[in-house]
Order: sequence, then structure tokens, then C-alpha cells
Amino acid sequence: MSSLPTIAPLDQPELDAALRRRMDGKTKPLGALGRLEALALQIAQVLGTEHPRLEQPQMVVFAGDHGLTAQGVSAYPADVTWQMVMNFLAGGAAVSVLARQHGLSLTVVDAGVRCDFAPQAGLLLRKIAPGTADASQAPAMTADQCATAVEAGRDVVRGLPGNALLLGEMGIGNTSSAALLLSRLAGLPIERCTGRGTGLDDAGLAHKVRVLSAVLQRHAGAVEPLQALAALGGFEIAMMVGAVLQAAEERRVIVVDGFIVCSAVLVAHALQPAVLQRCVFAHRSQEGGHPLLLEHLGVEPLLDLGLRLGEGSGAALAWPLLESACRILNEMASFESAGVSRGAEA
Ligand SMILES: Cc1cc2ncn([C@H]3O[C@H](COP(=O)(O)O)[C@@H](O)[C@H]3O)c2cc1C
Ligand SMILES: O=C(O)c1cccnc1
Repeated sequence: MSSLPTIAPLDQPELDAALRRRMDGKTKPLGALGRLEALALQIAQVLGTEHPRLEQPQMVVFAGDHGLTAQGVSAYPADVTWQMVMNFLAGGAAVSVLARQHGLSLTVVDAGVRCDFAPQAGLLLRKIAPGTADASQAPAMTADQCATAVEAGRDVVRGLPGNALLLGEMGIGNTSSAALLLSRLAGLPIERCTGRGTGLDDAGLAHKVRVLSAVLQRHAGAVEPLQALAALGGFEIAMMVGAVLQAAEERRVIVVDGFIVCSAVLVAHALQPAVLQRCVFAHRSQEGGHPLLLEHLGVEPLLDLGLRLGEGSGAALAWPLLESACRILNEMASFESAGVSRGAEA
């Protein structure tokens, strides 16, 4: 098993200064393109060029089942996980539609779904086990399984073309894992981290909080990021941790979807803080803990559309903003080239 990569902070002051000059020289009042300007600069910094071009964007949806669903933490049955994998592959899910619209190549990864899928185009079979153990009874994954999943996530990214990775997930019960990871790694009370997921009512939410509190107590000693990841689980989350680390090492732009993908970034960030510079946060999900998680990381997402779906849907919706940001930097005229007079502020 190879060790985890070390992600060095991006340190390229000359490029940063050149980019700022280029952006400020465009035919607009200073700063008038708001956060699109920061987005353009971030993409250029990740790709290490004044002329960033996003190439062959890859949407990768990691899917896994959760043993904790036996405790009634989701409003939907666990079978929905494999059924939705089929739906992704058939092109009928929200992320399938949005990926098609935006020209994103879509790959689904079986990280640990309770179903033996036939090999087919668009599906990577990387199952570690048919779902995690019930985390209320045992660690969701053994340390070995967890390390294998992280490595498999790295390997998935190694095999992808392009310079942009959009992450999505599918796994009934995985808002529970995300809430548990947030509570443990950010030190926040589980009540504040827990949301309704697929749509629990008040009684269902109260039950979920009770189950998750007990899980945290059972795994009180799992405080290190990888220990917490193994105990609290999600094969799809563990693979996304590996995917984030690998994409960061390769200097791909990483587009982060909602609460669950963000929980993988939380773990990757705890291991290698500089991954954050490579991450674009697509949207603020309606799911209970997501605003807290974004706040913990100190990041501001691009969109706030009241989504609570996952799959990578928010990442796909944010994608055209990244494309626009690059076009602004590459195609917009400067005051000099267009013969437009500068104002006093410049
Ligand atoms: C039909 C359907 C499609 C979905 N697509 C994503 N999710 C989302 O819901 C799940 C998490 O919520 P919880 O923790 O409450 O189970 C994940 O699979 C997530 O991607 C879906 C859920 C359903 C029901
Ligand atoms: O924000 C998410 O990723 C999310 C929210 C609810 C359900 N599934 C996913």
C-alpha cells in the first residue's frame, strides 16, 4: 500500500501577481465581476498558468451501502443505492441529466454496493465489501478496508483524463456518516451536525440523533482522521478522500458537491490542509450540517439553491461558472487592447 501524498501549499507569488494584474486590466470597473474574479484566479493558480483551460471534466459518482441503515437512519430503503446506480448508468438520474447538459463525462464507481453489477461502460467495479458494517455495533470499516478504499480512490483518479474532477456520491445512510465525521473532526455536537437527509420527519430526525450519539460514544477513541473515517464510515466517502488527495497532488481543479462530498474533503483537509486550495465549493446544501461544515473549513460556496440531493448535482450545476471564469481571464479585452479609458481607481 503506498503512503498518502504530501500536498504542498501553492506558492507562486509571481503568477498570483500577474493574474491579479491581468484581471484588473480587463474592461470593467475594478472588482466588478465579484466572486467570479476570485474563482478565475483560483483555477489559474491550481493549473499553474495565466491562461487556464478546463479540459475533459470528469464527474465521478462514488456509491456505497451503509450497515447503519439497519438502525432506521434514512427515510428510504438501502436498496435505493443499487437502484440509483442503475439509474445513473441508464442516464435518468439528476446527475446524468446535468452531466449530459454540461458535457461532463460521467463515471460511477461501485465502492461497496450490495449488488453484483455486470461490467459495463461508465461503471468502475472497485467494491471493497458489500457495504460497511453497522457502525452502532462495530467499526464501519476495518483499518485495512479503509486504507484500501482510500488507495482505490486515488487509483480511480490516476486513470482519468483531463484537469478537473467533479465529485458526487450515492449511498443511502451516508448523511449519517457525514454528520458523524463532522461532529468528531470539528468537535461539534451531533445534534447540530445531523439533518433530515432524504426527508426524515421530526420523530425520524430525533431517532437519527439518538442513534448517531450512541455511535459516537461507541467509537469515542477514534479521533485521528483515518481512525474516524474507518469507524464512522462510508466506503464511498473513504474513496473520495483518496480521490481528493490524488487530484490535489495532480493539480486538478476539484469541484465539491454537497454535505457528503464535503465530509470527504473534511477528512482530506485534516490529513493535508493544502487540499483546500484546489477545491471549489459548488453549493450550500439544505442538509443540516453542511453550512457548519463549510464554516469549519472557512469556505464560501458558489451557489445556494436549496438543493438536498447529492449525486454531484450541485457540482454539475456550478460547472458553467468555472467555464465562465476561465473565459473571462482568456477572452476579455484589456483597457489597452480595446482602447477603453481607465478610471481614477485604477
Ligand atoms: C431516490 C433517491 C435518489 C438520491 N440521489 C441522491 N440521494 C442522496 O440521499 C442519500 C443520503 O440520504 P440519507 O442519509 O437520508 O439516506 C444519498 O444516497 C445521497 O446521495 C438520493 C436519495 C434518494 C432516495
Ligand atoms: O448535500 C448533500 O450532499 C445531500 C443532502 C441530502 C441528501 N443527500 C445528499
